[in-house]
Amino acid sequence: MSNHDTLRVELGARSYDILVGSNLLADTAKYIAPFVRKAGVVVISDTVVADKHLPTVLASLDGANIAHREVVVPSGEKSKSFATFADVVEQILAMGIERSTVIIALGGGVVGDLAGYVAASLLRGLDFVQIPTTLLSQVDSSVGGKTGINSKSGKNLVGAFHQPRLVLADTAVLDTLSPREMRAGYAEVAKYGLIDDPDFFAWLEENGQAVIDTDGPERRQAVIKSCAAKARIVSEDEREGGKRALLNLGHTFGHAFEAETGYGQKLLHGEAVAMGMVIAHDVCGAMGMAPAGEKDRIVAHLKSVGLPVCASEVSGMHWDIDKVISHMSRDKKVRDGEITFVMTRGIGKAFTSKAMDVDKMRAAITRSCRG
Ligand SMILES: NC(=O)c1ccc[n+]([C@@H]2O[C@H](COP(=O)([O-])OP(=O)(O)OC[C@H]3O[C@@H](n4cnc5c(N)ncnc54)[C@H](O)[C@@H]3O)[C@@H](O)[C@H]2O)c1
Ligand SMILES: O=C(O)C(=O)C[C@@H](O)[C@H](O)[C@H](O)COP(=O)(O)O
Ligand SMILES: [Zn+2]
Repeated sequence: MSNHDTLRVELGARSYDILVGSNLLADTAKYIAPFVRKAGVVVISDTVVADKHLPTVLASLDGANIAHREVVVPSGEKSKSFATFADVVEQILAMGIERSTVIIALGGGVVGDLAGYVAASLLRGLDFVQIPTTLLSQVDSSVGGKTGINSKSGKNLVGAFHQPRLVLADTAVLDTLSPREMRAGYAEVAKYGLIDDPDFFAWLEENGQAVIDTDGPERRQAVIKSCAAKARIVSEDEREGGKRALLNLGHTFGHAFEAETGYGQKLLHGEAVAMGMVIAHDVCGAMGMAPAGEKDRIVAHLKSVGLPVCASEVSGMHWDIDKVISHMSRDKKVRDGEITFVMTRGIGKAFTSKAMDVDKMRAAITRSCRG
């Protein structure tokens, strides 16, 4: 019997599998073999992940005689930068690669986004495989082909759509992840319930803590459910012409908070998303779209697993509301000068609209920032 579940992202010629299971890393070579040629692979990882999990991957590649080279970047969001991108690209070109060289992203969303963009750019496009090692990357960033880096002007403003050939999600590697990073990733899990699956949100209210705590059936089910939801949306709308924007629930606000904090340890992406999702429900409640009380239910659940729900919880920040709002104007969902917001009629009822009440939005952002 197989030790993993397989999901499919249907994208015609660019379709690929997502494998979800426990202890898959030791068999990396077996899973990637169909995509690898004589030129071998370049594994891109970060310092923390390289220390904990790279030896397992390399032992598997050695066992199968797959030629490999490695590039290790500093851990953390700051590696999604022009400087690190240039450094990685130059290192790989100096190794001598060809178009059949495969890039392997071994790490969280930072490594996945960076390595994916490196793969999209080198020799105008190399195949790549995602081996996500954080909860966030297993449920979200490794799937769907959004790759890229941050700019001084904002989050993920430089990048490309480049789909991986395979996603290998080994839930056992999450046992070495810090509790704070697990919780941050959990925000993106909760997001799928809030977008269009109220039953999943209710299930998470019962099982969310188990998802975070143990490599057991609840964690596996949450990863599978999340990947299935993302795969379905990406298959319908690969390049965010419409429905895919729903995956941005909470992100217009969250990305503005991240930009204001300077992309450090002060505020993690998933934490910013948690705060942003609360603002979305707050403002839609104030606009009379979402039932009163739904925001409180979301806040209660996010708090129960230890996530921050207000920007005022970010230590050492005195938020300038005008600056937060000005970051939002660079959102990639701006069309003809107007932002398309992900709004909601309640849990599991997200939709996109430009009809935002800007005064109520400002009030909701202020409530979040001032506590
Ligand atoms: N492309 C997309 O669709 C998409 C979706 C969601 C988020 N993102 C991006 O993902 C990034 C956040 O990703 P993240 O939360 O995975 O952060 P991350 O990649 O920075 O990883 C978090 C931290 O955990 C460490 N780590 C990773 N795996 C570990 C493991 N198994 N054991 C111990 N430590 C481990 C890393 O070194 C890092 O310090 C953001 O830049 C966000 O914009 C992209
Ligand atoms: O895959 C998507 O589409 C998403 O929006 C997923 C988000 O969780 C993710 O943070 C993404 O990188 C944000 O996309 P962006 O286009 O707003 O940068
Ligand atoms: Zn996100």
